[in-house]
Amino acid sequence: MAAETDPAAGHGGRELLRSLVRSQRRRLCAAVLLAVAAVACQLVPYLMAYLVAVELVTQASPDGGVLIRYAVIALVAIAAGTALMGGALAISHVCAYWLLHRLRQRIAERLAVLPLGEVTRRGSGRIGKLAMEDVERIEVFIAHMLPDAVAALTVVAATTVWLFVVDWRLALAAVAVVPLAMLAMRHATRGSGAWVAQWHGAGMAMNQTVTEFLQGIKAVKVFNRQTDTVARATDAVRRYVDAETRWGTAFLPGGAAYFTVMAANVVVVVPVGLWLYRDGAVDLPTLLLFLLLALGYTAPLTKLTGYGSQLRQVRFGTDEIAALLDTPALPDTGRRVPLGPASVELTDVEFGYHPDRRVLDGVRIHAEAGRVTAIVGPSGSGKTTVARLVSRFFDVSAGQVRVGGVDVRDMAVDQLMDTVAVVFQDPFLFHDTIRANLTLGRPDLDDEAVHQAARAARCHDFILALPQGYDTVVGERGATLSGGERQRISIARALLKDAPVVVLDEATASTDPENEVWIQEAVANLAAGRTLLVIAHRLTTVRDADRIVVMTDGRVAESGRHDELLRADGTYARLWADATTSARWSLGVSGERSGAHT
Ligand SMILES: Nc1ncnc2c1ncn2[C@@H]1O[C@H](COP(=O)(O)OP(=O)(O)OP(=O)(O)O)[C@@H](O)[C@H]1O
Repeated sequence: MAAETDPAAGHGGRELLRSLVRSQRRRLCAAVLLAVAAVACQLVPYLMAYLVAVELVTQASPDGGVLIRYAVIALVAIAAGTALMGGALAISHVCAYWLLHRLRQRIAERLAVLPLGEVTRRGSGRIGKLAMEDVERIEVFIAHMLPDAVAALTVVAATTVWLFVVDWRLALAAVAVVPLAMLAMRHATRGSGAWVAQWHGAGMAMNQTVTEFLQGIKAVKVFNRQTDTVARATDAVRRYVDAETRWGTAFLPGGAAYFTVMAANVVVVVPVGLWLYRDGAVDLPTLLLFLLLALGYTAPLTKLTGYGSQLRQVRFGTDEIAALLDTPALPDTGRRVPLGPASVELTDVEFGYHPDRRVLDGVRIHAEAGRVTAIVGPSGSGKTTVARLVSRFFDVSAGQVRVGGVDVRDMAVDQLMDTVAVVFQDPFLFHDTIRANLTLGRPDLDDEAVHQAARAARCHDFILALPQGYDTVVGERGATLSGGERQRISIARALLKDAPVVVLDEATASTDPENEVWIQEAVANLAAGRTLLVIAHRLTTVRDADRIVVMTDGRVAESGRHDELLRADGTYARLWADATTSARWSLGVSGERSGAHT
């Protein structure tokens, strides 16, 4: 594999920030040089003011032409300073936006290759904050803080040298407050790392809660949980505000002392200056120059200190981004290998989402090529987990998952994705047209192919009945369609993908009988000529499967055809009895209800 030279690659936030700056060093150097030149221009008016004062004090009749020349030079310098600073900021913004784009692209690329577990563990709210807010902070750092901070440092250094060259006693008076102010700032920022960490953590939690609230808004309304869900979101916001307030309160005494001491240099410079002037040790122009420069001297220093605290916030974000970018991708050999018949085999598979809790224990399943294999079992027995392992959302802790006779870890991830199509319980539809959702990743497909798949998946008719047919935009996450419609679209998508193996995680939510028939027909069409592994949450839908695997507590309890399993009178027979009883019970209940209405 080629060595990483990407600007967004690295280890740790500090290194990430460094590599970002390094990757744009030429442009950033140009921006910094322009900013320094701008600062030099900004100091010219002070020099002109000093020269005007010298002219006024030393000449009995000052030369008007000379004074006008000084004024014009000052004006030109101000204009040049503004233009140069504008140029510096323009260049630094170009760099920052380029890096912003690159960094977001890298985050997206990394998310695409991470094991799914890593993505869900972090949560979409946290990742959203990271990709938007934290990346935005880096933009502020590169586009504004960097040239500004270098310019401020240049002002401080140049002014200090100038003051000492002109008069060391007055210069000492001007800088006397700085060490004291620095002590106050040290006190103010003592332990600030912990405060920033709390503030950052509270920000992450707030984002996660608010994102969850928005994503789960349907459930919130249906279960009438507005009050406590809003309370939870409000609580997260309050905790964020609290963290910010605590941080501010901890900073306040030292910070206030810092700003007071910095502003107090006038109290030192003015008396010392007047005393030296009275003794004839300095002339009036020098005194005026000091009053001008020394009083403005502390502003850039204060700016620099503010940037220090902002930098700490940037670092927290970059630490998180770096941790995400450094998370190992799902191992991918990148090798496409010859596959045998499209069977799916799990051999002695062990797996747990957390190291201390095993969810699958010695699971052996053989789904023969071209056959329908159903996995059934009580809720939480590990059925969906099996589906996730086949499509490598996670890798097994022990044992093997083979597709077409090859361990899924030994073939390219692309090859596995081409070989296996997955129909999820709650299929995700993008906020896009139905056509775009159907041809996901295969824009080459023509209308005829799309319509044929939609017919086979029993969704062509309802799509045509929509206002713009195939060009109808479905709402966010497909919210404008029913669960059954979404699942049939997802089946059409799998048909268009034309993978030899299909893993179908059947929807748990009960759909109306008509919808259920259509889904069954769609699934039957999907199964034709393919290996179908159905994760069944309702037994009635799988009685015709070629093989039924019964799972309990993460193990395979038994397997066989429907009749064989009933004869064996084991777990399946019990589950079947329960399912048929509850079906009769629910018919009875609805019968009573309909009776009550008549
Ligand atoms: N992302 C996850 N992180 C942690 N634990 C999980 C995760 N997904 C599932 N589990 C746990 O793993 C176990 C098996 O879950 P799984 O979803 O595979 O069961 P299932 O048989 O498909 O259940 P159901 O029929 O209710 O969908 C359960 O105890 C569940 O709580």
